[in-house]
Amino acid sequence: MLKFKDLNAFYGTSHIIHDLNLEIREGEVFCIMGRNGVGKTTLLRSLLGIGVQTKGAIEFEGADISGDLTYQRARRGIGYVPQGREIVPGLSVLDNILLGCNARADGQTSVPPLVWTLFPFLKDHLHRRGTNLSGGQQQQLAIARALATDPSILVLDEPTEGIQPNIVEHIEEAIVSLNRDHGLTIILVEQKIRFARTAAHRFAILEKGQIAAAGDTADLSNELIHKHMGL
Ligand SMILES: Nc1ncnc2c1ncn2[C@@H]1O[C@H](COP(=O)(O)OP(=O)(O)OP(=O)(O)O)[C@@H](O)[C@H]1O
Repeated sequence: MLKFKDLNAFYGTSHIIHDLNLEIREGEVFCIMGRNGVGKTTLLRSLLGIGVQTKGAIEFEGADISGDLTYQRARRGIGYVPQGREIVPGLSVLDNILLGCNARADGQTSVPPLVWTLFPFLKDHLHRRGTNLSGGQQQQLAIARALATDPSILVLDEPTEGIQPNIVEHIEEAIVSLNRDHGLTIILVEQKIRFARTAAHRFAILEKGQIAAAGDTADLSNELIHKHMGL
């Protein structure tokens, strides 16, 4: 479904991702792991075409999208939940979700029912400012906004980082359900080993912008985690 081929990524002269090759298969949850600063977010930003220069190919459903603008990648079906959520200040909850609808290729402007199924509480807050929600609710709103683009792949960057514990469980359940019950392919940057093991089918651990280890989640041993993540 998605292939990174000899991907290199740069911020100006800083070379962050080095000759990375990786394939994400349709229907799986793929977890990207690694210590702070190894390039996990940069890899996601390369996929979305946000603020990073790349060399090499990014093939999505057979087409090289590495020259596409971000909105074109969204229209192709790549949904993104960025680190820090990036809820638009000043916009209501509903308008934040509608931003996602506007990115759809099919011109549909209605919110997919799945959004309300997964996060029914949002209906009670539609006209509040998105940034007035709690951190955990904002994260759910960010996932809702990405789902409103009707993605075929959902990309989440540390979705439960800094979220209050009672909401973490809801978010984790929603992510698992999106894959298990709705067949969505998911790329997850995740530092929490427990959730990575629960949710992911396969994983890759990055070190210095390269893949240091990869495989089925069943092979994600404590030794590998200790060696490459220092945990
Ligand atoms: N906009 C930027 N300009 C220059 N360098 C950057 C920029 N964003 C990130 N970097 C650098 O790129 C490297 C990789 O950062 P990145 O955020 O991709 O790592 P990460 O693995 O996602 O880390 P974390 O777990 O802390 O989010 C780091 O050295 C970081 O300082």
